[in-house]
Amino acid sequence: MSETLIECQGLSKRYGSQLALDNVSLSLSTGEPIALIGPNGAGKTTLISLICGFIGKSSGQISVLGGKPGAQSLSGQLAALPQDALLDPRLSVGRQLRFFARLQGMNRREARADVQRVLETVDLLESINTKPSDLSHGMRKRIAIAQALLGAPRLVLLDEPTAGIDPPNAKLIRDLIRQQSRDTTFIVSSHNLDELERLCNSVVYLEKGRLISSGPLVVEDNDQGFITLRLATVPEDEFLEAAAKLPGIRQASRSAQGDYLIQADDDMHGSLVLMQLLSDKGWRYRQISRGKSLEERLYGNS
Ligand SMILES: Nc1ncnc2c1ncn2[C@@H]1O[C@H](COP(=O)(O)OP(=O)(O)OP(=O)(O)O)[C@@H](O)[C@H]1O
Repeated sequence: MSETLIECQGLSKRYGSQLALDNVSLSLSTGEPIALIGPNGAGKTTLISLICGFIGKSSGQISVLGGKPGAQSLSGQLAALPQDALLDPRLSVGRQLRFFARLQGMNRREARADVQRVLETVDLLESINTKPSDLSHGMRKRIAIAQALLGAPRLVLLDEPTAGIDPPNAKLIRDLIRQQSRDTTFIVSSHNLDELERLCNSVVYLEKGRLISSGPLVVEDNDQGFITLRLATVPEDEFLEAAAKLPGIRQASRSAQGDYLIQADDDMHGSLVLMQLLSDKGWRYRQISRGKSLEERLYGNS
C-alpha cells in the first residue's frame, strides 16, 4: 500500500539573493519511480538536498516519510546518489562500502553480508577488492548506486544516474532501478526525458524554482487523439502529405524533437491507418505510441 513519501507546503530556499525554490507545495507517495525534471538551474538539486536534509529550508514546510529531513528516525531509510558521487580512489570498493554500512549501525558481519548483497545487485561483486581508480566511470556509478542501496532504504534519490554513461551501462542502471522498485521508491532527476518516460510513472516538473506540474505520467485527456511516431529515414514531405490524406487523420506535423505528431479522430483507428500506410509504402518505423511524448507535452507548442 502506498503511503506519503514527501510533503512540501510553501517550501522555499534562498541562497543569498538567489531564490532557488519558490513556494513549492507537493505531495508524493511511495511506489513507482518518480521523475524530477526541469531545465538547468530549475532547483532540482536544491529540492533533493532539502529532502536529504543536506541543507536547510528558508521557509515553508517539508516532511519526508513523516519525519523532518535529516532526522535520526530517517537514518537508513533514505539514501542519495549525488550528481557527482565521489569514491576514495585509494581504498578498495569493499572497504569503502563496509565503512558506510558500519556508519549505518551494522555490525561487522552484517556490513560484510550487506556489501556482498548490494554489489551482487549492481553486478559488480567481482570488483569488491578493486580500487575505484581502476574502474570505468560507468562502473564507479554502479558502485555509488550500490552504496545508496546499503541497508535497503525506502527512498533513494538519484541525481543524473546515467549522465555520461555509455548505453549498455545506462541500461543496466535503468534495469536495476526497475528491479529494486518493488521495495524502494526512487526519485530520479535527469535531463534524458526519453529515459524518464520509460522508467517513471509520475513526474515533478520545476522551472526557475517553481513547481510547474506534479502528477502521473500517463496519457492525459487532452492528449487523446494524438499519436507520436518515430520513423526510420522516410521522405518528410511525402510522409506528411500522405498521412494528412488518411481517413480520420486531422493533422500531421513534425515535432520540434524530430518525431511526427499526428492528430486523429480516434488514436486506435489512427494508429491502424498509419501502420497500413507505412506497410504499403515500405517505410520503416522505429516507434509508435499513443499520446504526446513527455518532451512534446513540456516543450512542444502544439
Ligand atoms: N550553493 C549555492 N549558492 C548559490 N546559488 C546556488 C547554490 N546552489 C544552487 N544555486 C542556484 O540555485 C538555483 C537552482 O540550482 P539547482 O542546482 O538546484 O538547479 P538544478 O535544477 O539542479 O540545475 P542543473 O540541471 O543545472 O543541475 C540556480 O540558480 C543556482 O545557480
